[in-house]
Amino acid sequence: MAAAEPPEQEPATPNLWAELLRKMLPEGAPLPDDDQLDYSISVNYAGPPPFYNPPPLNSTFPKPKFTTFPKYPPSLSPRNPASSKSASSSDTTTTSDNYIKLLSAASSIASDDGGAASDPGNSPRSDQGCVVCGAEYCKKCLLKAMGSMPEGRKCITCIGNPIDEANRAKLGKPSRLLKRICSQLGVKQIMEMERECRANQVMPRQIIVNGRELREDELDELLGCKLPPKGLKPGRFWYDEDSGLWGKEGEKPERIISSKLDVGGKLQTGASGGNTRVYMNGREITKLELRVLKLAKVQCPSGTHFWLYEDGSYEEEGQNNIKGNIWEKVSVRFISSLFSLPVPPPSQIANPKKKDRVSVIPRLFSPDYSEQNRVRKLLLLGLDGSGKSTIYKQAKLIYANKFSSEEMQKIKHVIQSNMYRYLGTLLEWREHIEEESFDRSVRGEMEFNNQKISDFSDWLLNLMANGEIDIYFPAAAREYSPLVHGIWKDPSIQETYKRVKQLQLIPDVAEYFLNRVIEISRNEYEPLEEDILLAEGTTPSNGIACTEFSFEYHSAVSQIYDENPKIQQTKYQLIQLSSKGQNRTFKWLEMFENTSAVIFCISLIDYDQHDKMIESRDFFKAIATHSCFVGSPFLLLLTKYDLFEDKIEKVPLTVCDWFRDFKPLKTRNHSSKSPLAQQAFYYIGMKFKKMYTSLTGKKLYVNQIQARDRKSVDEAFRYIREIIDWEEQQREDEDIGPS
Ligand SMILES: Nc1nc2c(ncn2[C@@H]2O[C@H](COP(=O)(O)OP(=O)(O)OP(=O)(O)O)[C@@H](O)[C@H]2O)c(=O)[nH]1
Ligand SMILES: [Mg+2]
Repeated sequence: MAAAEPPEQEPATPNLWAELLRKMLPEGAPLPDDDQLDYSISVNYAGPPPFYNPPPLNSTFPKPKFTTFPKYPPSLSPRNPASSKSASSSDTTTTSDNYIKLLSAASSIASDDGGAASDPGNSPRSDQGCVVCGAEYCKKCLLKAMGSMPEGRKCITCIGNPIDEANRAKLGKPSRLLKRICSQLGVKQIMEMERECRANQVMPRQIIVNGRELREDELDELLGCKLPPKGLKPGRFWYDEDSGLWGKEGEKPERIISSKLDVGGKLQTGASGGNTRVYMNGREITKLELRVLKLAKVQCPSGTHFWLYEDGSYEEEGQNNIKGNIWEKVSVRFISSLFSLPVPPPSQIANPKKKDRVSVIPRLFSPDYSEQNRVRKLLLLGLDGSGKSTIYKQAKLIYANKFSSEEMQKIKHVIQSNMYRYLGTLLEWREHIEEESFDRSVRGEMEFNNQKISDFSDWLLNLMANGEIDIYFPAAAREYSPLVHGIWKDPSIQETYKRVKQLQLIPDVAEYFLNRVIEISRNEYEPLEEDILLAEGTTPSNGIACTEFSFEYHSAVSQIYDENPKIQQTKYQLIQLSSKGQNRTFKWLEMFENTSAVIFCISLIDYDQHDKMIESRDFFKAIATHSCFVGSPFLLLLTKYDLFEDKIEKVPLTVCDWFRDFKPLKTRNHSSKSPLAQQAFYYIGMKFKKMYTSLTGKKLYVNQIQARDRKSVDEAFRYIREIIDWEEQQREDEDIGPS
């Protein structure tokens, strides 16, 4: 029955795309075969102006002329100062334009391969088949075979029969073919019937709750209650009727459903596979739950048995005395949501306290109760100094609600204290150089010529030696700021700064802040965005920072796959883990199982510090192979590309032992772009990709970034989003089955 129409002929332009592709790849990179297309390493796009103009947002997206998508998502071209300089002023190509260019380049590749690829509407794909027997139809015979589809996509002869369980994930998700033959309203109705008709629901015996198969009336009760387990699939579950907690057998709680339902057997102690010796309503809770309870300061030493009720109140067994309410605390709700533990809807929480503020969490957070699963978690990791905080702050400045006044107050304090710390470091080094130097002229350079400054310096050094600097500063800053300014401008300190900066004993931002010491010391000082970005030490001391945002969306992938891109409302949680004390990082990791993406930062300029590069590599390896991230896409962000471009011209990459076989190609032309840095970036990226694939069998995505540059960070996040969409789409396609 299934028949494909002959594909539409595409004018053959085989060399054009090859040429285009070559321009996008770094010098010397081999041109991939059609079936090997791999855009998972992001390179700078320096090709011709777009040959494809994306339509305005609200017009319909033209149908792509290919069925086979390239296997991997195209990279966005990260910003590179050289390339943006070389772009003419009329060239307003944005990242997403580039992205669409790449897509459409990919599409021409796909349609060039001997006509194998054809119009998506014409070729039979299993997502256009019957959900019962799998028979596939083309656009001409679909309506004949399926009629008005009262139970969704089923052959007329299959109507009334239960669906093939392998197709459950695609129920209610329209195929592209259906959208082409039916009106929007028609598609909506068919999908509603497919999702909701009786014949397509799971059968009672397929649902096992607390060790017992459900009966028909129990399944009705379960699905008909106020808070049912949405999207219920066949399987084994546990259910705690007192608290409403629900989960897969042997796993942590997954959601909270209505309590007091009379379904399934009795809750077993080992239902969720916990081994904590702490019991909640008779179930031994999991490690993750215990950790959340501890973070929430609920006392539960080993051996505790307690009861938790649906409204969140709890008491110890046999004591008849409510000890508190776990859901009432914003911090518990926040932490639970962060670790993918369920949170009840607000209506269920007994008198939530309005004034409950979170101290460890930077921003008051109210999880989206109805759509908990829509939150994508991005985990940001890397060694100290790899650029994590800067990327985190950028994301917060670009997408989130900036910083609250409370946070600003803290940042202001941090900036002012930092300034005095920098000054202290300089004073110590000045003294040191003066004392250690045999060279009389150097000693002369290092002397203070102003007695007042010299006295003040002695006093400051004394305070520092006694650890008392925080007692006086920044409170005393206003009074002393002219003196500090004088010290900073003193030739001896300027000379010291030059020397210690070279040795990387003081960060380059010291200068940025010290130059403005009078302004920054003021009471009225309000940190500028730039100040926040450059300030060190703004991450909370508990090692974890989290911000939530969503960003306006124009994704090529979702546009092609779904004309109403639902992903637009997706929320993102960016979670930064400090690497200070890697042991602690690993302890945290367990709580972020299967995040939507892992973002690992490595500073490109560390290549001349062999040990540091190796330390980064080993940390990367440990994270990459961590059991928690088996299912998560992994992105390597190579940071500080701007500094790398300068450095690579002075220090060869081969000084790092691991990179000693790097052989840059001589470039043909001396254009303004920096081919050496690009080649080196590409080489390093490939090195990590090979290692990652050999360790995990998965693909590593690589991108370069300049964290201090807003646009570069924005592009990196857009790339991450495309990766997640892409991988999700691939998983969905795999669920649906091979085409
Ligand atoms: N020029 C340049 N500087 C960068 C870039 N990324 C980070 N930096 C600077 O490098 C320093 C370290 O960056 P952070 O963001 O604090 O690094 P981190 O990974 O958070 O490190 P810790 O705070 O020590 O854990 C800061 O001074 C940043 O401003 C970049 O892409 N280009
Ligand atoms: Mg930091």
